[in-house]
Amino acid sequence: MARNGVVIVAAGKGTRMGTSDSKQYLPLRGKPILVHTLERFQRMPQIEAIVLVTGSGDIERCTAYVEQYSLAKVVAVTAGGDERQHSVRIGLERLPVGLEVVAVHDAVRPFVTEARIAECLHKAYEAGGAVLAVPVKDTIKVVDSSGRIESTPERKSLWAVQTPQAFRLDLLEQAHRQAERDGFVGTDDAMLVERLGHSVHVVEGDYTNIKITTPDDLLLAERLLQEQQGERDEQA
Ligand SMILES: Nc1ccn([C@@H]2O[C@H](COP(=O)(O)OP(=O)(O)OP(=O)(O)O)[C@@H](O)[C@H]2O)c(=O)n1
Ligand SMILES: C[C@](O)(CO)[C@H](O)COP(=O)(O)O
Repeated sequence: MARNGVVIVAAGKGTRMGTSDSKQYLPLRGKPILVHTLERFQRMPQIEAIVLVTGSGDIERCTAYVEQYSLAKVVAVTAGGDERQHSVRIGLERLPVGLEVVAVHDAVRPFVTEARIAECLHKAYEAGGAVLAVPVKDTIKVVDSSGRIESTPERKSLWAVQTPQAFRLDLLEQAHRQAERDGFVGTDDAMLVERLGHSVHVVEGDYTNIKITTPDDLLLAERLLQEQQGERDEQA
């Protein structure tokens, strides 16, 4: 089995959620969203180490969560950067030596399953890079600044990309270094690897692996958690 680590990015401000507290700390059935996410990775035997990247003012709070919820695989809690990409780069630098594959995961995606994470890690070990994604259901349009539709990409080739995004560690480190040299900022890590000319593969995920971004996502999140906990009770 490859030696895997994960960087959980939780240093965003949650502007679109519109809450005073950053969305990653909002409670879902009494537990912060961030903790639900961390517990998924903590439970996986394939994961050796977790690096948590948070807001500079949240380090103490997150360190307390690590203690309270016995998240023993969290090896570092560190302050992130102004952009998600910068937070990832900072997290990579805190990983322990000797890991082969790293997954980068949004703290606000608490519903990813351990099976999908494992598939993504395995594909990344085999092929260098892999991302969870789902086929797009809606028709997507390219629209100009005036609101006029410019084109309609063929839907069957479009996928909505999620996280985790997993890569051989040396490849992702190289991609971040190159992006920094070029002053390039992307919206996900795969973009940085793609621009090196290295292939990245899609691993089909689940539509339930939502990124909690706006208030309506919280309603869905409560329902999803109830269903997943119901499934776990049935399996127990
Ligand atoms: N500088 C940043 C920006 C985002 N993130 C993290 O990246 C994930 C996905 O980002 P997003 O959903 O956009 O979170 P926010 O940036 O907080 O949301 P918003 O854009 O509404 O402010 C989140 O877990 C967020 O905490 C981060 O670690 N560092
Ligand atoms: C990485 C990501 O979750 C893939 O869909 C997404 O790009 C993050 O974007 P955000 O604006 O930082 O939420």
